[in-house]
Amino acid sequence: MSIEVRNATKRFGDFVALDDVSVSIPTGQLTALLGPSGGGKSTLLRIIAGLETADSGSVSIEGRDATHEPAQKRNVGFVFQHYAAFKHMTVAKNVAFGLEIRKTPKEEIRERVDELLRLVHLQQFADRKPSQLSGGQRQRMALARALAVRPSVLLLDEPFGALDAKVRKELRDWLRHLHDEVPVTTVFVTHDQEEALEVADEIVVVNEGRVEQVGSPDDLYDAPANRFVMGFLGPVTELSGRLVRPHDVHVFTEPPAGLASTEGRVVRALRVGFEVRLDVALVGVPDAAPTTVTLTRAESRTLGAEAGSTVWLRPAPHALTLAV
Ligand SMILES: Nc1ncnc2c1ncn2[C@@H]1O[C@H](COP(=O)(O)OP(=O)(O)OP(=O)(O)O)[C@@H](O)[C@H]1O
Repeated sequence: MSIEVRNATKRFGDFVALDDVSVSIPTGQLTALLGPSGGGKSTLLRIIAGLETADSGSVSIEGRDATHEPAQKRNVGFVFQHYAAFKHMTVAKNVAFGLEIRKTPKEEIRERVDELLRLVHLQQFADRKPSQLSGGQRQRMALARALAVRPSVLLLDEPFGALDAKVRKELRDWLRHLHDEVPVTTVFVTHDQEEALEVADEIVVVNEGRVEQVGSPDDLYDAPANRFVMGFLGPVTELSGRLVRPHDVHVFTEPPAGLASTEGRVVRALRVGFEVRLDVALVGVPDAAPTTVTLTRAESRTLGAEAGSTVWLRPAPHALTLAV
């Protein structure tokens, strides 16, 4: 394990931001700290970085007790959502900065900066100023700068959070490729479940100062430890006292023979891109929120259900369900 946090507790006044948190971050992997806003992800990351001190507990990095080490001794690279570049320096100079203050020989700096700019696809922008880059390019420069000094751990706090959806998605793919090429142990904070599922080898779900579950994207999606994790990793709906994913609900226009099902009436049929979403008010539970079902457009056409139709619902065979 590259990073071990043991029993970390952090309070801000009366507020408990982290409550006895223990996590192990494996070497060479991309680990996401995922959870809702205010859950404690950044606090945990900052404690690993040494930018914040836990009230109790310990942090070890690569087998070394780092609990009382200052940030600059921990050999970690850090990238924030809003990256503070040196505005008056060129992109190449920004990337070289950490090497220059370490008095690295000039030739070595030149080679390393070239290599990094190639890695982050910014070679042609080496002589520009940061203000002449797009937001996405600036974050790539920030990553190159953080990697320059060969950190043993790279910590990213919502690195793409300030960018628009399309650029975010591009940078996600790019980060995954970069990590495959340079497999430095990386921990990144995100509140975006899709980002975590797409990019991470391992996900630590953090909520209300506690770790809810740790696992691979598949583990978490297929076997969520509780309702919170299930609901956070994707849409869920309620059917007969159980939580189920909307695409895991089967819809029939007649009661399915020999199978238990719940009758309802479609109150809304909405096309959302390639999907059709049906909201179904169940018979006998008038005050409950409608059950949501998602179908492909082809399934929806075959079924022929529309607003006002009577339908019967049941969880698909092998669907994951959890008691409400
Ligand atoms: N320096 C501070 N002083 C007081 N409270 C703080 C401080 N830093 C964080 N908190 C509180 O601790 C809680 C956890 O914050 P943290 O930034 O770790 O959450 P997060 O999961 O990273 O959320 P976000 O995604 O919004 O950044 C929040 O309620 C926050 O208001």
